[in-house]
Amino acid sequence: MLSPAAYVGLAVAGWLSYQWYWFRQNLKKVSAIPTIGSDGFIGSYLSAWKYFVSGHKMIEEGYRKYPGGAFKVATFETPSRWLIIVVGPKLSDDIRKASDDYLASNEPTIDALQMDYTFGTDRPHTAAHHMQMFSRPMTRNIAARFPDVQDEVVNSFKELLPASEDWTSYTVMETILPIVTRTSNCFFVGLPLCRNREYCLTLEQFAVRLMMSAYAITLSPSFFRPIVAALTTNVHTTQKKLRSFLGPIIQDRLRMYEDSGEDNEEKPNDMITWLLDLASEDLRTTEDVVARLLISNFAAIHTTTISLSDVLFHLAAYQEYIEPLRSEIDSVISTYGWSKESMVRLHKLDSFMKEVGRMRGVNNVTSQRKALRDFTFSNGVVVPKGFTVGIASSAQHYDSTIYEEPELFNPNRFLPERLQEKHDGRNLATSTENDNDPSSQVKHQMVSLDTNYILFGVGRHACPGRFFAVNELKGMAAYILLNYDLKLPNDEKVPPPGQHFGSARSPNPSAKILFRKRRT
Ligand code: HEM
Repeated sequence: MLSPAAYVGLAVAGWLSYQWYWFRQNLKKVSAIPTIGSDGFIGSYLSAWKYFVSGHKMIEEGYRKYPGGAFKVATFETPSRWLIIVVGPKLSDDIRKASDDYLASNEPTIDALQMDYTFGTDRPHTAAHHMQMFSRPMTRNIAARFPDVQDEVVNSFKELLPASEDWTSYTVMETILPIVTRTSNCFFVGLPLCRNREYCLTLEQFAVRLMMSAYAITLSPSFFRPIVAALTTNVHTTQKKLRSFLGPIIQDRLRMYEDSGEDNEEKPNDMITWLLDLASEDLRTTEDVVARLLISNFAAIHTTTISLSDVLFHLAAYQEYIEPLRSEIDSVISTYGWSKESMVRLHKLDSFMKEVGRMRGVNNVTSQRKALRDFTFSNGVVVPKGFTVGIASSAQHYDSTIYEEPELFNPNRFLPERLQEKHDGRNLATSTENDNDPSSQVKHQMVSLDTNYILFGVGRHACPGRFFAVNELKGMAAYILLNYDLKLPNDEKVPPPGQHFGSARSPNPSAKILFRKRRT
């Protein structure tokens, strides 16, 4: 008869043997791809921790060592425990062109965010009608709704970042987050709900809690995950709260459909209508609309907050660019007013923001895809079924064969007239032929996709919210430039460094900027 301790010992030994066997089998499938860090059984576990705290450095190392190739890192973010990272625009283009049958875009998000736990298994499928909603009615209605959103930008800043005569210090991320939530929700659900602090707080806290919960679940052994999830996630309370705010509005909207038909011109022009219009009859429910609004907010508010915060840190550090930006904004707004058309014409501001996105951004590895069957890149690298692959976006944005003096912050880098010049053997100038046609001006602006510039990803799964995000960001940055002076504490001339968690990046959440009412 064995003692209880012996049973425990046997169970642990069995579990470790299984882990070792599984590890060896997995590693064999990707052994042709070089590793940054260790590929030993214990060593890779330590490397995965290293990737978690300083993944960007490992990515830079891989990018330098394997130009035009691929490398792998051990990570907790994927079920295979490996992330394959491709280097350079050619292989990024292979990802852009790959069909969903080979490389799935939603699976890495489901894995990294532990969505089965954090959103629940009955969440709306990522490839469902809300994806069409982003690229069709939402994007088409940016111009029509821009004035409302800009009004809310003004109201939010006045209330949450009041311009005082004296320099006042603000913690940037925590100040910007509620402003972004409110203005984004002005577009998504309109007034008065977008001004309801409890509604906005529910959305903000969900995203923060979800990220923490996803990390906690990812770092736990699989048999503990349901317990960790139960202790850390808040999706059910969040949805319940959101249903209490949104339920009456959605029910009113459904009554409107019943009474006056679907083509009723009086329907409010917001995300609730756009979702209901695209939904099949059985999905026209409060639960479904709430779940899709939650996913939309999750995708929108933190990415936009990070991006605006980075822009502000750069404006505060590089004061010499403020006046030229102000004079561009004055001249465009005095001719075209506060409109989407004006935002397209703010070339200097666009180039400034695009340069910030190049040097900072929200991801170190972008456009992650999971192979649903073996996928072969144009250079012969094979990603076996079940493994995740992504683009070394942050390292690529510092590649001197693509960007001249990549370490230099050059906010004029993406100005249309500069893009006339030959760059990397390609003439990128195609956008300025017709200065009166805003659509031709967009071609090389921040929203445009390019395998050299991967802030918003590549291909058909590139960010469908980027058109709204960039217009909103420009509206907010323009408002700040016209109404505030800003500077870094101690008149620092370098933006504060950001922080990295594996494949993700954000500014330092405690970094500050001093603001005062504009004096010049
Ligand atoms: C500056 C702000 C934003 C940044 C930097 C950003 C960045 C990204 C990136 C890198 C991706 C992955 C693309 C790929 O896999 O190739 C993505 C996907 C996505 N984004 Fe954004 N995003 C932003 C704002 C928004 C907003 C405002 C919305 C919605 C209103 C949104 C909705 C989405 C959705 C739904 C996807 C998934 C697309 C798919 O899988 O087909 N994003 N975003």
